[in-house]
Amino acid sequence: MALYIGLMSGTSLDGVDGALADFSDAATRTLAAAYVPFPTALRAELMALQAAGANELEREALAANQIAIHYAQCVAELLRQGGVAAGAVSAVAAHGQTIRHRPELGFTRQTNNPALLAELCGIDVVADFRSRDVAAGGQGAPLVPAFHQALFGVAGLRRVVANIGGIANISVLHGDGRVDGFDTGPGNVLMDSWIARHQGREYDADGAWAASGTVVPALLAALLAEPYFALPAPKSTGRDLFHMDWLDARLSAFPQLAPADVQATLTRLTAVTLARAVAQYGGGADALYICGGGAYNGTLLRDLAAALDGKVAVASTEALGVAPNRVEALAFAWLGYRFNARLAGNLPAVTGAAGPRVLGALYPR
Ligand SMILES: Nc1ncnc2c1ncn2[C@@H]1O[C@H](COP(=O)(O)OP(=O)(O)OP(=O)(O)O)[C@@H](O)[C@H]1O
Ligand SMILES: CC(=O)N[C@H]1[C@@H]2OC[C@@H](O2)[C@@H](O)[C@@H]1O[C@H](C)C(=O)O
Repeated sequence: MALYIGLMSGTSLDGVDGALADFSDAATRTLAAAYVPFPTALRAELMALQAAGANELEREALAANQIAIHYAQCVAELLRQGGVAAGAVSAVAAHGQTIRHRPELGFTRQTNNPALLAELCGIDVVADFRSRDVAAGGQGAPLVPAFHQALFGVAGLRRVVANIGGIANISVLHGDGRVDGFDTGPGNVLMDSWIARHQGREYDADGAWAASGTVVPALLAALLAEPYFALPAPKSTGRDLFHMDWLDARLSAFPQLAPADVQATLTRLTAVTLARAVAQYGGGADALYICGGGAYNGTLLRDLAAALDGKVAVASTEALGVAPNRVEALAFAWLGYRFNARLAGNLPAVTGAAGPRVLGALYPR
């Protein structure tokens, strides 16, 4: 047995997804999956820590402790579900919470207290997966394309995998060993913030609110004018760029819009930017497989299929045997396994790093 736990809390800031996996015999077997939501106060603090504020050092340290405590709850739940003792698990691979992502300045910060997590769960903890890639001149993101290739890559088939979380990213698996990948732009992050502002809800379930509105072409064009979308890969982004001030600045030219029409347009923005990325890098792909929470947004999936113009079939990773909301946590479990084997976790062709690097830092149990 080669048991690893992966913990991922992404840009949506909602909570932590965990997976317990066995990587024996080069296969990936999922033994358990769990989700632990963050309390409202922690979500609000993590949102506040995305931008400069008073007394940040202390506030970040306290938030990191809270993250470790919720991560430990997720680990306990995974062990319970899997019927596995802590001593049988080789490592917990913990992503932490991205609060700043500035590879162009030479840093990316995933806050967490891995020492506390090791203390609480009694298992080796591997943390800080992105910094080494940034130190090697890379973006530090996205990291999941290497795992998508390991799990979903098939010789002779060109497949595209899109992870639609807060931010969206694609992996183009060319079928000959080559992989392209980058962040396409906002996934759910703007839609979530917009519905929170107007309806006090965390997300637009199934895209129902967006479906009640009408896309505003002039607003869509203004949003698509963002230079990030035209940048060549390697590239990555986050809440550092796509936040509500970004949206409000562009909305100021459209003061009379109905909120549902803005939601429809934001949903379309995610679909169109993804479809353009697929057309540019994944032409001739056999299929586009969706994972991440966006896989549960019916309006977004319909918009995406329409934007692809019938050229690429759209399915969820469920069709490949993996539930869409499990892929990222599994990817980090796999990165923990790679760390223990001292194998590279990054793909330099994706992140732009100078070469393959072992990713992570160990906090022994
Ligand atoms: N039933 C649903 N209908 C519509 N959207 C949904 C649904 N369930 C989840 N989502 C969307 O998915 C988001 C969470 O996705 P996910 O857990 O993949 O994000 P994340 O891991 O935080 O992000 P990232 O990949 O950017 O790190 C929610 O914030 C919401 O916008
Ligand atoms: C800096 C950071 O946390 N980036 C995340 C974020 O969420 C989606 C996208 O932006 C991707 O670049 C990355 O996460 C996934 C797991 C990755 O590294 O592949």
